[in-house]
Amino acid sequence: MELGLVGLGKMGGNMRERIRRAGHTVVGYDRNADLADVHSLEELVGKLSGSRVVWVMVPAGEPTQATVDRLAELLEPGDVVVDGGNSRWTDDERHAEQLAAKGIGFVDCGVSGGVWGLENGYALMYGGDAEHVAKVQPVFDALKPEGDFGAVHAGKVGAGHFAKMVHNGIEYAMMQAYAEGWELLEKVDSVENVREVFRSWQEGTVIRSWLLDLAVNALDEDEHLNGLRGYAQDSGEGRWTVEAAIDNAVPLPAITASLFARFASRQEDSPQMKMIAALRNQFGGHAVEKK
Ligand SMILES: NC(=O)c1ccc[n+]([C@@H]2O[C@H](COP(=O)([O-])OP(=O)(O)OC[C@H]3O[C@@H](n4cnc5c(N)ncnc54)[C@H](O)[C@@H]3O)[C@@H](O)[C@H]2O)c1
Ligand SMILES: O=C(O)[C@H](O)[C@@H](O)[C@H](O)[C@H](O)COP(=O)(O)O
Repeated sequence: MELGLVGLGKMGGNMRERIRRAGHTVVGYDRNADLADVHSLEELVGKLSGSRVVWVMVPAGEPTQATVDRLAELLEPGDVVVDGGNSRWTDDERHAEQLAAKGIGFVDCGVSGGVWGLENGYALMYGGDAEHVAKVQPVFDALKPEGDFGAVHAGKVGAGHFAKMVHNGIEYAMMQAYAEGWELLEKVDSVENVREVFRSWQEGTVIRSWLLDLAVNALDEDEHLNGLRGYAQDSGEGRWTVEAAIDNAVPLPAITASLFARFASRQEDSPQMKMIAALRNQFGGHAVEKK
């Protein structure tokens, strides 16, 4: 089939290659002309024949909204837009309604696998009407990992990004757990080779996982991570997971703590710990450290 693909960065660039390897035609547009096959969304739409499918793989928020707005003007009834970026699931219903007003279908798709997806395949979680999903199916088949799992029609519009959001919440908590265990192992003198402990855990243990494999890769590159600052950004999925937990009164202590640990990583000093120190000093005369 023919696919229009908007956004050819770390994800979209490799996805274009994987879909082409499966024998499909991909016309790619990126605002960075060095990456693109065509110079505009208009040209991209013009190059696709028949009932068109356009996959959007740009950053969530304004770039995705601007792309959906323009595609709503350019596409025709019967065409389908897929949002494969990490958009907030609450944006999906709005995009579906905006496009449906023009007779254009919409599918939201959470994509996992990062830069390894070209070779390993991309895990896909999608939401939308069955008739719209069916039009995208050959692309899903090309992108998904080999084997029985790795792709799911999770439900209605928004279900794909909701599932991906929860996946990322779990990702935060799992990474935090490995990181905490690693710090404790590094702290004690009795454990002399932390990296080899991590490596040994890759086989047979209850906690083996791809994230653990990646942790070993990172330790092979820099055994004590001395070259890195302890600073972690977030792109929104963890926050949205915690917000959804509050909306639904579902307790998520591990995921919430892992999100807050990232916030703490961005502080040079901790204002709240100054207050703790000041209060301990006030009520108990406990020593404080002065600047
Ligand atoms: N990197 C990952 O591991 C990963 C995994 C799953 C999902 N995602 C999501 O996929 C999307 C893309 O991520 P990425 O890692 O490839 O980002 P990236 O920054 O590497 O690439 C984004 C590309 O989009 C282009 N772009 C931005 N605005 C545009 C616009 N208005 N029109 C056309 N092109 C535009 C940029 O020039 C860039 O090439 C994001 O929503 C991201 O959250 C990323
Ligand atoms: O499943 C995946 O492939 C990752 O989760 C992917 O989506 C990406 O690396 C996250 O966007 C990072 O999210 P944070 O920036 O919030 O850590």
